[in-house]
Amino acid sequence: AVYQSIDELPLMASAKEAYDFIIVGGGGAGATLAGRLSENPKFSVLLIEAGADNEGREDLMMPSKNLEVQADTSYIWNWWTVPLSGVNNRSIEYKSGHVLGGGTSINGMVYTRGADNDYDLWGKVSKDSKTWSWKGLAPYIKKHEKWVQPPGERNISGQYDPRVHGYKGPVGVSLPWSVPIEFDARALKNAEIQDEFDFNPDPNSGKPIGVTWTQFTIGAGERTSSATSYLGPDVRKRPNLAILVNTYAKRVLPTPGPTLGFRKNIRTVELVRRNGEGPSTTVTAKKEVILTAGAIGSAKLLLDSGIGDKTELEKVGVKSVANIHDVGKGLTDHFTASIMWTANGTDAVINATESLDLWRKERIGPYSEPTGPRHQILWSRIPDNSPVLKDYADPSAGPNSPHFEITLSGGGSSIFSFVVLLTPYSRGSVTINSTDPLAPPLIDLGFLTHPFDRAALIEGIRQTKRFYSGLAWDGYVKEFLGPDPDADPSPEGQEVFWNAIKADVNSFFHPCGTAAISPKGSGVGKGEGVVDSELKVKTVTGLRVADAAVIPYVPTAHTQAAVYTLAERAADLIKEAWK
Ligand SMILES: Cc1cc2nc3c(=O)[nH]c(=O)nc-3n(C[C@H](O)[C@H](O)[C@H](O)COP(=O)(O)OP(=O)(O)OC[C@H]3O[C@@H](n4cnc5c(N)ncnc54)[C@H](O)[C@@H]3O)c2cc1C
Repeated sequence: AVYQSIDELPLMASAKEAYDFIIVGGGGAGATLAGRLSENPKFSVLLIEAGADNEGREDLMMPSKNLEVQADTSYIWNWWTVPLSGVNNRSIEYKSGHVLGGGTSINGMVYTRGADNDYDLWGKVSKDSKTWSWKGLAPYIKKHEKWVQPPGERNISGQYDPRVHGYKGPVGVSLPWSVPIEFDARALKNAEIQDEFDFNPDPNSGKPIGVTWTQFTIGAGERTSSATSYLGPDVRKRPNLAILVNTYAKRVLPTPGPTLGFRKNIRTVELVRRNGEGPSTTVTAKKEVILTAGAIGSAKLLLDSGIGDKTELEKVGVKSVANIHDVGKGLTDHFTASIMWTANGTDAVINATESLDLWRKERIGPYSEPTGPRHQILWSRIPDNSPVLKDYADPSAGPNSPHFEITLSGGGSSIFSFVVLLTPYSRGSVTINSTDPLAPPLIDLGFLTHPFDRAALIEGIRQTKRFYSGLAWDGYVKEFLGPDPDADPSPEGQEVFWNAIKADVNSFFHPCGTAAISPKGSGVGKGEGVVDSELKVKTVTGLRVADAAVIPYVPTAHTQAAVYTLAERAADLIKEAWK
């Protein structure tokens, strides 16, 4: 059942130790884990989410509302980054889902898994390639997915590879409703005739490089989130699953009772109403607490609980519970720069009333797909002979991992591309500066602080310029509006270019790496990670982290597919451990 506040949780007194598993954070990973663990009727599961229930909210179901829900402060955390030194000390609004389903309830729905090399790197980092590798994870990559036809008449033959998809999972994935337009045909033609670029029939085969059609987590014209797919009506009826919304987990606490040697047993969670009002209360898991509050939220929760670098925490006044240096360190995210051209297309006009009617009646039409780039994506690498790869060691996980995502979006009088560096060297951090768990985290994304990232971005913009200068665009693409790194090579000209970039750089909101996975038995010092290869927090017992925080390097993709995969894998690890 779903409980709207702590006070509603039945028999609160006896509920205190009633649950085998307490999952903190009902986002991409948390909802997946709650759904999977409660499949076993012998396990009792409590899922705690700070935001509201997703049920019955049309704006969360209608794909075209993506940008609106990302701007709605009832669905996102009110987080801002610290002034970012690499982008002229701008603070960026750091969007993150604050509703059941977390990011998956409000995100752009782009469905990309990334490269096989990305997942193999998790295996190398954790020294457990059997569990954490493209091959090891293959069943879980397919397990979460339910590939479906897009709503409407679009003929998708040749626009995806049926062999690489899952058909039996809960998360609906499809190509969008709209049929290809002239812009798309020219992009394909260009990939055909330009040597540098190729068409790739499916970005999700583990080898994403090329021009690909964009797939979305949209099933039958509606957004699918971890909440709609793993916490559907039948799951909500399970007697062994309690979903507690509007409730904030302040800390995890050491739990009295038997311990494993000197290890502290962390199975208790301190809760308060989301608005911070009313008394705090505690619940204790019989088996484990699993943190899935997201890469920012889980790191913050650990730090607020005294799990992190002892010296830094004591400076803030937080008593150390476990001295693990890397908590909150290693934050990696994708930054975007946007560039534009004028073009000769004709802008399509969407009739709002008709579209709404169509979507409400049949779940088709323009409102059945996201607002924003939704045509194709060019995934590309820095050419091997580029000076950038001579000056810096290649940060990518391997030859199948693209360095760039370049969104291809046009059709009207302008062409717009996000150039996204998928393999940044720059890293940031999540820290706290208060003993109050309700205070916001300090988020430093580290964008553009490494010289590789700046050099690579120029390379990415040049590559996009080459793409749009191909013969297939003759008579269609008009003028490049920049920002253009080649417009003026003088120091003043370069300053103008960089100022334009720095004023615009934003995030794709793919934070990872703040509680990174590491080998079993490894230490707790700098660069040694936070969880072991079974996702257990080092040096304590009873506590795991199982969300984007543990992913050591941000995948060369939008991150929800990796999170679903990770959470599916984690669910089986946990089921196995307690069978
Ligand atoms: C604006 C935006 C657009 C995006 N677009 C895409 C896209 O198009 N494609 C894609 O693949 N990925 C996209 N992503 C990223 C994707 O949504 C995330 O990678 C994914 O949701 C991460 O899953 P998670 O479980 O790690 O964290 P989340 O999904 O963020 O879940 C964490 C949950 O924990 C809750 N929580 C946090 N702290 C507490 C606490 N103390 N107590 C209780 N609950 C707490 C949060 O409210 C949230 O529900 C986007 C993200 C954002 C924010």
